Amino acid sequence: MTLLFAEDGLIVNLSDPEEKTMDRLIEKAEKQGYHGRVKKFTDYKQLCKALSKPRLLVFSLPHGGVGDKVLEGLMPNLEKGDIILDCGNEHFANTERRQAKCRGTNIRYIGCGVSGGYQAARAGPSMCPGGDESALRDVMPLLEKVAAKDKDGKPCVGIIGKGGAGHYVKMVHNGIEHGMMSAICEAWGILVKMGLGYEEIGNILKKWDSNGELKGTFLITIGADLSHKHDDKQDIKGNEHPLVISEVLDKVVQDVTGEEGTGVWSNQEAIEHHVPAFTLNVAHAFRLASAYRGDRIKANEVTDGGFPPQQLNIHDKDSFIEDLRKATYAACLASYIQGMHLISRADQAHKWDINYGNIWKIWRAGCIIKADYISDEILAPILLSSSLKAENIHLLFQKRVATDIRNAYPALRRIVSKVVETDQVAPALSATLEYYKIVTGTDLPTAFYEAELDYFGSHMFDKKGEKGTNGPLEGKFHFEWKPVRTQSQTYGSAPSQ
Ligand SMILES: NC(=O)C1=CN([C@@H]2O[C@H](COP(=O)(O)OP(=O)(O)OC[C@H]3O[C@@H](n4cnc5c(N)ncnc54)[C@H](OP(=O)(O)O)[C@@H]3O)[C@@H](O)[C@H]2O)C=CC1
Ligand SMILES: O=C(CO)[C@H](O)[C@H](O)COP(=O)(O)O
Repeated sequence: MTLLFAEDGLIVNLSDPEEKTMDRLIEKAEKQGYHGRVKKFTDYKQLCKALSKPRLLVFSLPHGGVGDKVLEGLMPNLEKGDIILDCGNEHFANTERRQAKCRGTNIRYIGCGVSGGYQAARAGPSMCPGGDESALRDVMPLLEKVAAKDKDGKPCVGIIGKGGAGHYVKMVHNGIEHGMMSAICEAWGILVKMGLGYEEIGNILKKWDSNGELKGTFLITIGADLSHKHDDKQDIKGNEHPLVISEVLDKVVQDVTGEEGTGVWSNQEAIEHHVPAFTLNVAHAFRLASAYRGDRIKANEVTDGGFPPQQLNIHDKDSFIEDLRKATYAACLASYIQGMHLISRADQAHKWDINYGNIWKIWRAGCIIKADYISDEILAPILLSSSLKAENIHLLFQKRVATDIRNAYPALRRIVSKVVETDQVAPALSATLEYYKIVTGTDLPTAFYEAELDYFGSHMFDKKGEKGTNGPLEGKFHFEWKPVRTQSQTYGSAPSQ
């Protein structure tokens, strides 16, 4: 981002604990022609003195304590009107705590999620700012300049809402990202078990990316690209120029190492706000299980080899692959439905006054969940509608979304049955099938669950056919399923003293 700001004509005063990191960056800036635009500072006082007023300080830090420490170090050197633009993946509650702390000295703290990875950070990321309205208005011209641009040349940035809304929406972006990544890697695993080569799979992904419901999906675009990349070194077996993907080990660890937090937080938030986020929850559990590779190896030994996916012998490969494409889309769509559901619930609870049209803008390009078809066909008509209200945003209730679910559902079911039959690994695809069944179902086995709850806990239930039983309200009936018995009636005799 330093180089991006320098490219756009800004003078960047840099501060990093590693002087070598700053030196390397300055060298890069010089090589790229931004002569004298990047300067290093090892001392906050000098750094703040050198900045023009009102000062703009951009954070790109690990979440949690580091941000607190940096803020504490900076605050004595800041003045009324200065702005902090926190571009890390910070927890929204930390953002709001810091906003409250800064308010006392009239320093303005913006929580601004940034997406697109390190390549987008250099070329222009998608940016998701929230917080103080005056500060946001002050920084918007700069953000519009540096942000990614969509296919119409519009910047992928917009004011999201009050308080921690920007960081919250970015957190949910990552939750959706995890649901989509899970579905896509599961589809990849199934294609591998069909006996297709990595590069053949890359070609299939390229087709998915060019047409239909997965058209212009960033994670499919990069999936197609990475499938063809060769290493210039030998692999462990001595093969020359192996495909890099053939060497990658099967573990995703950043939730466990604590390096990133968004996956954990978005699922905690879904539970906190009572949002059934099947695809996101299961995608997260899949990542967690994958992280502990050592445990998996041990359990594999204990279970005499575990339950490895069988080779798939598919007669009509083309129609199976088409089913797989639709199933993958169904899970990507479910991830969006669940993520948007969560945002609207949190928006109502926190009164953030979220601008949903701006979420559409921010997710249109430059970010990891960019998906052209979903953006153009699903989100635009809903999120850009002038009559939109937070309490009405549930994509699942939209006819346009329902049509796509109906179209994809049979393919999803066929894929999941094959998955079950042959032990393929497809947690997000399977959970998505359950999600669609359950959230559209009106005769669930939870009737029996409810009866058991009332049997042992007198938790009450409602009766079929009664009026006003649709909401999450406690039931009005209790049935005495079994009379309460004394200890001696239960165990024969009272215990001796
Ligand atoms: N990587 C990505 O694709 C994306 C990352 N993000 C978010 O952006 C933020 C930065 O990510 P990323 O660049 O990948 O992370 P890194 O860990 O690579 O960078 C973090 C930076 O913070 C510095 N730092 C660490 N501790 C301190 C401290 N006590 N005081 C001052 N600076 C400190 C590090 O310095 P040094 O290492 O030199 O000691 C480093 O320059 C994170 O919040 C991340 O979640 C958001 C979107 C995409
Ligand atoms: O925020 C991001 C993308 O949007 C970052 O790339 C982040 O590092 C991804 O990590 P995680 O999978 O843990 O969210």
